Amino acid sequence: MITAEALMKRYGNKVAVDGISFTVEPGQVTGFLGPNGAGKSTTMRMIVGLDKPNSGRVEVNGRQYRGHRAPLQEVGVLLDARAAHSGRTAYKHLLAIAATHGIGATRVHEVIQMAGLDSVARKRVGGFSLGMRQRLGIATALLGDPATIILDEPVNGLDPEGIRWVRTLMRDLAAEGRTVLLSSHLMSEMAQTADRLIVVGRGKILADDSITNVISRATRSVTRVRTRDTQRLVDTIAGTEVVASVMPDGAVEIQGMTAEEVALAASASGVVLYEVASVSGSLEEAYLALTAGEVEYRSLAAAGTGAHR
Ligand SMILES: Nc1ncnc2c1ncn2[C@@H]1O[C@H](COP(=O)(O)OP(=O)(O)OP(=O)(O)O)[C@@H](O)[C@H]1O
Repeated sequence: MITAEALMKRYGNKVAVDGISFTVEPGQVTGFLGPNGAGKSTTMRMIVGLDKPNSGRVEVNGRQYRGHRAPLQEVGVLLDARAAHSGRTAYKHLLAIAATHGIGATRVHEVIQMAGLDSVARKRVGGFSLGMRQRLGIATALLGDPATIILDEPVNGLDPEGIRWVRTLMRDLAAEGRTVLLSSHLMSEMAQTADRLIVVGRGKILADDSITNVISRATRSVTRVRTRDTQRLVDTIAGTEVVASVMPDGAVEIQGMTAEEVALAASASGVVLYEVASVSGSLEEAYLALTAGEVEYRSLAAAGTGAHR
């Protein structure tokens, strides 16, 4: 479990993390999201004692990171995949870190296999692709079999097989009761991996909730139907609380009525529906809506893109 209380970090005049409080619970994957510069990496660095907060505190399992006797066995962390020593082989790199914690070669072989690095374990890290470095970084994080795992952008540079491997691994680690905190800018991936989300913008928390609640609060769900009697359906369901829009593909999207309510109303007036679906917003839509006012580095082309359908 990770607990942050009024955590604040300033670099000169810049407030990177603005007094945030949150809890990352064991047994689930918590996604850490936010625009570039929102303060995610700074927060992760403070969790593992690489940055000192100006005020507030953050603890892992009731203790500050530095207070743990064998931190590698408490918290596994991947912050920067490029950090591994380029001149060493992957095996030597892992062995050197393992030695600092009395971890034996058997575990080193285990994590090499787990990360799919067998064929390159004796090659120098300097020649590794970004994806291979990510795998090595994840293997390093898991070396001490830690109860808490913190990964900053672990799927960056991974191929589809690697992305799926990370997703399954994170889900399995959480299912074993571990605490998993994960940042990523890939919304579709996060939607498939995380149970909960902490969304930050300009150093502040914008949302801290289950993924379902984040999506349902920040987006609108609609009922989508198809019928040959579009006009009659629209006349039937028209009301002050109901908005029906005919889409370019001929489907009708209705806000303000559930799928069941629409089906019952259509049936009562003899309108035949041949498709009825509840369509909820995507995590990407929810994320864009939540962070719309919090993006510091915005590209011109995207500036006018609305988050709502
Ligand atoms: N060592 C540092 N010195 C000065 N400013 C820093 C330092 N580290 C981070 N910052 C600033 O703090 C803010 C938060 O940065 P941080 O890297 O935590 O954001 P992030 O959410 O991880 O962003 P990204 O998604 O781009 O990785 C940014 O404005 C950044 O420029």
